[in-house]
Amino acid sequence: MDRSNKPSAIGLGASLPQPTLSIKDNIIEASLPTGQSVTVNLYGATVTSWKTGGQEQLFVSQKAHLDGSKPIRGGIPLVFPVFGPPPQNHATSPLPQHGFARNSNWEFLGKSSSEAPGRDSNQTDLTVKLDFGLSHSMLTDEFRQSWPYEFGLVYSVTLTTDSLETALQVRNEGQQNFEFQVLMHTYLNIADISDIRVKGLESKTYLDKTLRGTAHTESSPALAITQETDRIYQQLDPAVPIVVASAKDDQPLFSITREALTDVVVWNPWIEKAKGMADFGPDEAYKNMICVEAGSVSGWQTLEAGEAWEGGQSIKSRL
Ligand SMILES: O=P(O)(O)OC[C@H]1O[C@H](O)[C@H](O)[C@@H](O)[C@@H]1O
Repeated sequence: MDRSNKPSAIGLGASLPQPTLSIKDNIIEASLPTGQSVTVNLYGATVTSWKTGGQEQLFVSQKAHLDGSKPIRGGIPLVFPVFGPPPQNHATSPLPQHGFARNSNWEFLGKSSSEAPGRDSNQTDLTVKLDFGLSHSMLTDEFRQSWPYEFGLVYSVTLTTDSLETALQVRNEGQQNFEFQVLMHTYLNIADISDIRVKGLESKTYLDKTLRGTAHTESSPALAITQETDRIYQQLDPAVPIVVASAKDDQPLFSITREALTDVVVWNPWIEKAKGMADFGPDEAYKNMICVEAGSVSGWQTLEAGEAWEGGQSIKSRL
């Protein structure tokens, strides 16, 4: 591939190798000519693999159910329209934990490719975007009755040479306002939990779900995970990256920026909780994952009839 010239829209464009797409059963996989790939399961529109530099960047439990019988334990399950156990006396009360998006069958809306400026200004990088849709009419009868709002979701998964972007558009297609929460429950693949630090949280308020949801202020500029951790960090500036860095050399392994998502959940179940989850395995695999979950979960987004909302994250990997 000649990358020395910036291709004109038509001229060189035709000669550039194009992203490839494979669709098998309910699994969509796209690859870039430069080797990166992404896999999405239509069940939950769950991203189940992101490979770059020949390495898997996302953690998926070896015991994860991939047959649509249970939300997928790993990758990027999408949480909508409620985070955690639904509150009492709320429109989401009849729904299961984390809502219905991660356990519904989505449709594949199509692929689009584009050229973006490369890391080197003389280069052009290809990106591939996969779009997925879910609407009220596609839900199971049970979910439709539990949350009777006319909504439309478009979830876009974009693979670039050095990042994975996930973005959600929520549309209110009905006559009544509705409230929602949203979260991209990203399981990052790491070699050893004792070797990572989470940066970008210092001085931020968090609710500690392991301490009955009490509020605390983060004192550490580089958070080490040494026990069960389940915290909702709030009121973050989405443009400031949350960085998962190596404790050894301080080099970033992942860097996550967000749009319109001001909360970040940091979760690791640790050994006892890992053992207690039937779909988590092996037990010791809690050492190989850290969830850094970009979301809007502290309060509720209200969407008026006919309105739309959009939010997303961009994850850059060291590789
Ligand atoms: O077991 P799940 O329903 O997938 O939830 C897994 C985890 O999700 C989030 O990170 C929550 O903060 C945790 O409290 C929860 O345990």
